Amino acid sequence: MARIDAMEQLRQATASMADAGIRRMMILSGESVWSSQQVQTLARQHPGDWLWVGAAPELPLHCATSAMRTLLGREFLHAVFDARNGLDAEALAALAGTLKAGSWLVLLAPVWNDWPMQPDCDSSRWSEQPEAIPTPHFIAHLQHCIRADSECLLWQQHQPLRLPEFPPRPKWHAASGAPFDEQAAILNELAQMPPGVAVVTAPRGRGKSALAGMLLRMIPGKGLVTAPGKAATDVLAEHAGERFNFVAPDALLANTEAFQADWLIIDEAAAIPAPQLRKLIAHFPRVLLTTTVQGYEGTGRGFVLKFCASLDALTRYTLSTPIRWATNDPLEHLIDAVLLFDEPDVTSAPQGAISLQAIERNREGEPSEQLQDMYRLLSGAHYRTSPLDWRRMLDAPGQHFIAAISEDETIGATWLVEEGGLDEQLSRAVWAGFRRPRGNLVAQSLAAHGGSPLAATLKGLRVSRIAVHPLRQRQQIGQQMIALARTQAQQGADYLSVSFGFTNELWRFWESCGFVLVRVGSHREASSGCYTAMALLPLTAQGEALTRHEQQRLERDISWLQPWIDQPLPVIPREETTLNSDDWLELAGFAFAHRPLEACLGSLNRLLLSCDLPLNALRGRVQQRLSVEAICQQLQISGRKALLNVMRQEAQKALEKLDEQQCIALKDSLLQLQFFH
Ligand SMILES: CC(=O)SCCNC(=O)CCNC(=O)[C@H](O)C(C)(C)COP(=O)(O)OP(=O)(O)OC[C@H]1O[C@@H](n2cnc3c(N)ncnc32)[C@H](O)[C@@H]1OP(=O)(O)O
Ligand SMILES: Nc1ncnc2c1ncn2[C@@H]1O[C@H](COP(=O)(O)OP(=O)(O)OP(=O)(O)O)[C@@H](O)[C@H]1O
Repeated sequence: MARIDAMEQLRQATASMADAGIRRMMILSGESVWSSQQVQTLARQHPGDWLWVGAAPELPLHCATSAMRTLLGREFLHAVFDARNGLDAEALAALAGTLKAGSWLVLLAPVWNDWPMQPDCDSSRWSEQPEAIPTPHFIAHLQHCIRADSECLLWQQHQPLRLPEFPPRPKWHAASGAPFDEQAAILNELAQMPPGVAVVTAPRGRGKSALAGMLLRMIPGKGLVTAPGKAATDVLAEHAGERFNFVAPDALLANTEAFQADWLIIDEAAAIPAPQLRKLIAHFPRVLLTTTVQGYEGTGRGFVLKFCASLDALTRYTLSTPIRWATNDPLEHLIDAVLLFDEPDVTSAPQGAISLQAIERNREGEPSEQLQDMYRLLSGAHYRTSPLDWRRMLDAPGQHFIAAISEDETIGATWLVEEGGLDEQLSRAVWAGFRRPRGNLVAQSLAAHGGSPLAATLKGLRVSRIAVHPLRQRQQIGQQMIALARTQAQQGADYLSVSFGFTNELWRFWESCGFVLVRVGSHREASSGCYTAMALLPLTAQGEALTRHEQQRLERDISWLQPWIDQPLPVIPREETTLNSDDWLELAGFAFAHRPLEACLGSLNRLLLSCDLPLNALRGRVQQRLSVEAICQQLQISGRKALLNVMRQEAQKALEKLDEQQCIALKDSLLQLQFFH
């Protein structure tokens, strides 16, 4: 009888959620068989789409967590998120944004008390551990948010379903189709906009896509729409009516000349790589970009920080009133609390003296306020920070933090990660390109792209992220945090390291902290449009030797690297055209193992100068920098992989010709690494 009453109450609560235009989370915590049964009952009793998100779907409409991004821009009534074996926080946030007013987001969780110590499959994406690990800090934080939230529903197995007294809410009036005030004001300005670029950013469900559709309907000339996926443009199409004209980004980029229009609309623009966006923008007189600002990767924060900041004439607009649901929506509120989407106000900052603190994670229980503030600061400043980082900060092993505090407010944050310490054989195998275990970003890269086979055996502390409040920058706060990190690292690490998107300003900062530039990648990274750079600050004699070795290698190679990198680099070249023992080792690594071409450009150039064999593939690619396609066509090679093999064979021939004995000895020692597991 009690159960029937509860189910009836649930039906009534669902009806009043639809009336009030809100969504809520229901947590089903218990054994899998039990929660699966409840899902079937709920789906039967409450009509809706009932999208299942997770592996092993138990409902007809389903989506893998990894594919959740493809549903941005779609809308559903009710959904189930299966977190019984792991919780992908980005997918959970993405799902919450697609749910219509009146929806339940049913979160399936393990038994409540077991949850914190249960291994979480999602951890394999970010913990850099060979096996899934328990994530007690994040789960404690999530459980705390759930317990503290009187608007969500926690139903545990072996306990009756009890609905709290939800406070009454005003009736919600769904949008009528006419633009909201905020939308109307922006449309008004766009109608009169001179040639240029406008960007509309907002959290989920604020009417960005609808606004773009309305613009198309309103403009006198021709408008085109592009977006990462057509499936995500339903809302835009609905509001544009007959004026909707979609072209996929690839088609547009393949032949921009073929498409003429007065306006180009790029929906969910942040999911398109910056160089491609730049190309699209350059071709059309007026462009409207829309993007979501909420901290999952590929969404707008980085876009605003990096891409928009790089455009000269850009008008920015934001939308704040939710339209897909009512204001003060309980589900949005809970997700914001769990994933710290509520960003700090950066328009003011305490100006008093600062103190620095090393922050350690609580042994148990939920994370300190301080750690939460640090994450907010970092995610506001870094285009790549996502809920994955929040989870990593909380539960991955080997993380360290330094906060700069002024008048009880966190105004600076540094996040450091332990790296390296690989055993000798493994480090050599990484150097040769045979192995690439997870994690150890800089430590492994030093081996894989640098000139020291034992580089990954050293221990490093990598500055994973650093940020200072925008109103307190250039006051030596960043430098002081690094100085403290340096002092603290001295006990266990050979060097501090950093990997960053190279800009002159950032390099000046790292240089001022004492770092030495040791590597610059040869491709611009799609998401930031920058070259990846790595720098080291040695702490021990071994660290010093490694740093000098890599610095000298860069100086020796720079005149051959620079032509691949269209950004002047602050490295003084040393002209050396003869092969030395480091070159021989590296060339053998290319010829007989799997070292990538990009990591051997200097030594390959010196090899080509020292050898009079034709070596057409190598000369075409390395000396003349012809494209892979051009060489393949010229030499009738079937593709990228086959070309690499031909180049490796040419390098073998050249080494044999120069010194057969040395070549055989190096080949033997390299091939042994192949069998190391
Ligand atoms: C791994 C990573 O996190 S890489 C990304 C780094 N973080 C970011 O880009 C986030 C946004 N930026 C910031 O938060 C800050 O600007 C930081 C962390 C980069 C630097 O912190 P700050 O406290 O501002 O730097 P600090 O005052 O210690 O600078 C020391 C020196 O570095 C150099 N420097 C720092 N910023 C700049 C800049 N924007 N342009 C030129 N030089 C600079 C200067 O030489 C400066 O000394 P000076 O001011 O006496 O000339
Ligand atoms: N003025 C309006 N009148 C009627 N419906 C509207 C209006 N503006 C937006 N909507 C509807 O509100 C919902 C949310 O709008 P929209 O999809 O444009 O938001 P969004 O900010 O692009 O969301 P997301 O970030 O989730 O893609 C959609 O169903 C859309 O059709």
